[in-house]
Amino acid sequence: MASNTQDIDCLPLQEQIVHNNKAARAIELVILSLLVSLLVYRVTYFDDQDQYLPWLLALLCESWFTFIWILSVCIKWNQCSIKTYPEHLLKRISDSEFPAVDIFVTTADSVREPSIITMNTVLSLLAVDYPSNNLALYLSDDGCSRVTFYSLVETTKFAKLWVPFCKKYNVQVRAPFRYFNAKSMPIEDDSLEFQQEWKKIKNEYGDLCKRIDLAAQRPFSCDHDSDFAIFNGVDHRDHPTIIKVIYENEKGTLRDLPHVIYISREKRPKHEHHYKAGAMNVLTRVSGVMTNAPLMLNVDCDMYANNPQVILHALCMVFGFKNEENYAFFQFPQAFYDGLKDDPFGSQLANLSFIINGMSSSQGIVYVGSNCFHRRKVIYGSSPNDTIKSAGNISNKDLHKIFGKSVELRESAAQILSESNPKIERQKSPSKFIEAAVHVASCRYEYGTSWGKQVGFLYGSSTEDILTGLDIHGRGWRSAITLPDPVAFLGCAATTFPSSLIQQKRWVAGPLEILFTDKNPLLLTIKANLWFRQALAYIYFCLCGVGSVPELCYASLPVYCIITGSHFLPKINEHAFLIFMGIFVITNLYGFWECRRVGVSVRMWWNLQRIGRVNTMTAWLFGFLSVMLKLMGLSNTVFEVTQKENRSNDDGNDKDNDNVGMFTYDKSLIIVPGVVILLLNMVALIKGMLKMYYSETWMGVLGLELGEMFCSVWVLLCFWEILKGLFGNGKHGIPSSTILKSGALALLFVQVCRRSSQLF
Ligand SMILES: O=c1ccn([C@@H]2O[C@H](COP(=O)(O)OP(=O)(O)O[C@H]3O[C@H](CO)[C@@H](O)[C@H](O)[C@H]3O)[C@@H](O)[C@H]2O)c(=O)[nH]1
Ligand SMILES: [Mn+2]
Repeated sequence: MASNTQDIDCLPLQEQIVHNNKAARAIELVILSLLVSLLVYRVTYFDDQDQYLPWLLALLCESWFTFIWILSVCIKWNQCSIKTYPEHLLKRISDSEFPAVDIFVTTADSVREPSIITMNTVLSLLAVDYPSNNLALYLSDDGCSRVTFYSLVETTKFAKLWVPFCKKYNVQVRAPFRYFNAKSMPIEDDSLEFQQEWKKIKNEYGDLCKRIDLAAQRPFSCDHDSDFAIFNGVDHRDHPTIIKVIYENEKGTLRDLPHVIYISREKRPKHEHHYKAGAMNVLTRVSGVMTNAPLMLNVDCDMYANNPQVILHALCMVFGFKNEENYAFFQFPQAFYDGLKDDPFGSQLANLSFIINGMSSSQGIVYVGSNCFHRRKVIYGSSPNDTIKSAGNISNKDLHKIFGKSVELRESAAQILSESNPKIERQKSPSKFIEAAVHVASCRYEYGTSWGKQVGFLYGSSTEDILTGLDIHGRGWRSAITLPDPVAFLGCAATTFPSSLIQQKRWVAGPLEILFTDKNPLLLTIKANLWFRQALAYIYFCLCGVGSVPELCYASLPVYCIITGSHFLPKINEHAFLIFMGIFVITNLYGFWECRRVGVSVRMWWNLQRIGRVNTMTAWLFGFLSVMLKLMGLSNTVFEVTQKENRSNDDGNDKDNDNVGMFTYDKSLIIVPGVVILLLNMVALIKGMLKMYYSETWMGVLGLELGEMFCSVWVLLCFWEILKGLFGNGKHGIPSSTILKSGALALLFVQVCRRSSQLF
């Protein structure tokens, strides 16, 4: 018997798998040596040039590319991943030992984020395989929308049928819109009883959808019903806090539903609300006074739990590491359902897995804002070896300064900070704490406290997630990511080109802003406990936006050269040309091989390749510029919420469906630099071809800008979809005003080229 329990204790909760990376390293080093030889060549032949300007610019750009390449080689050098074993966890701990988890869902706009999507996320989370008396679900609604509130009330009613059904038949997909969307009948069971229940639930779900749809279409008046009356005439930018406990698991029973709580924090036009970070901090505080779970899971409104055992997988990481107390947060990857075929906009992030596995072998993955479990005490500012705080002798005065006035919050925070073991007596009835919750959700609460600065989710970047994770790593914590099968969470990727551009812009602007704060990764390595290799990874992300400038410059060099008859590449009969061809061919083949290793199709690789160039020269450039403007004090970066589309609801007859994934355009100027580059390279190619046509000898042709022309062809291939947009109709065409503006800029560039070639 004794040996038996010992066996059980030995069952691993997680396993770290080290991947063999020798071949990839070798190729990366080959590419690196080619890049270095290129730089040497540039410097050596500098004086031989007729025109210095293109040569100098090329040298600068290539130095940048080499630097970025070195960063990526360092990050990817070691590769490892983590496998988790929830079946072992279930053998090792009993129901009473499961820690409590507070689940946060954020939504901000019931139009851009249709309620039914959010509600499916809620349903999937309410139905996870976990003792429900240990769970509380908080929905933060930054849109202060009665539709969202109404939907949550109705959804909770439906959940009373849905959750028991899922658990009884061990349903695999617990977001009903996906479950009932499956073409065939479900496989869970073939008994008559199941069939009947399935039909009944499906009908109930259909009704729920209809009610939510109706509510969204016709803003209903709600004078008589007191619960809804609060929403009458509210302006979502100017309203008091609304907190409602929609369902309370009073008896604390395992089989019941978790607590369900609706929060719309106070907003006033004069008070900054800090977008998602602000919402997360209110969620942290409200849940702190109401349930105070030691673990918090946060999920975007469109990321439903696709694996019912997701919390168990997370706990395998929470308890599974040798030095478990050094791990701060546990991330699951962002994966997407119904992603567009071959990912034309590159929004599914398929090609990041080598970076992720590289970071896993260092301090750990970055926090990506959703699908992540945090230890509450880490969010409360503690460090791995915090002896003062864990000894429980943090003074009340300090607590006041850090956490603010609320007595309830200070008490609960002290409890979290003093307890190293995440098993804390939790509150059975959140509704008793409404008053305290409303207090901590008010917009003035954070004044004079450390919220957003030292504790909570940090302010100062539109990617609050990267900043917060960086700060946590800076304190010396580690983090972990695992990829269970089936995937833990699935969300919607941006499905239109304009919305993907907006998202890309935020994703590069946010990290770039961080470089200019006291959370700069290099500072954190020197002054705090960020590991050096980890800092390199953060810098790699922070610099993405900056990279748009050399890339844009490099893409306009061939144009400059062809127009002015100069060179930035060796002629094709010179030996040095081989260095360029080598770099071009090997990096492309290597990128292709990387994609194949993670199962990306050939078509998708090609799409990623192209959209990478387009995004860099459009959205990333705008991200870069917006940060520059912010630094100069001329503007402020804002969080623009991405449009979520409810595509699974489409019946397939929709004519627009055939066009899904085709490029569409709006009047936004974000695409202009891309169009300019495209027009310029077209002009350059025509000019180059004319020159070729008129040259008399073969030697004459060889002396032309053939390498440069090759580059222009490549740019054209990368911008092929935009090229189609120049001639497209309706929303598939680039608006003529945008084309005119781009044309004017292109003309200006040509003129400048002509002038400057006489000067340099
Ligand atoms: O003022 C705001 C703005 C946004 N959100 C919520 O934040 C989430 C993410 O917004 P979304 O528009 O979907 O942005 P994405 O670019 O898809 O989000 C990714 O990038 C963000 C940082 O840029 C992270 O915060 C997200 O977790 C991550 O999924 C959504 O649930 C929103 O409802 C708020 O609660 N309040
Ligand atoms: Mn999103």
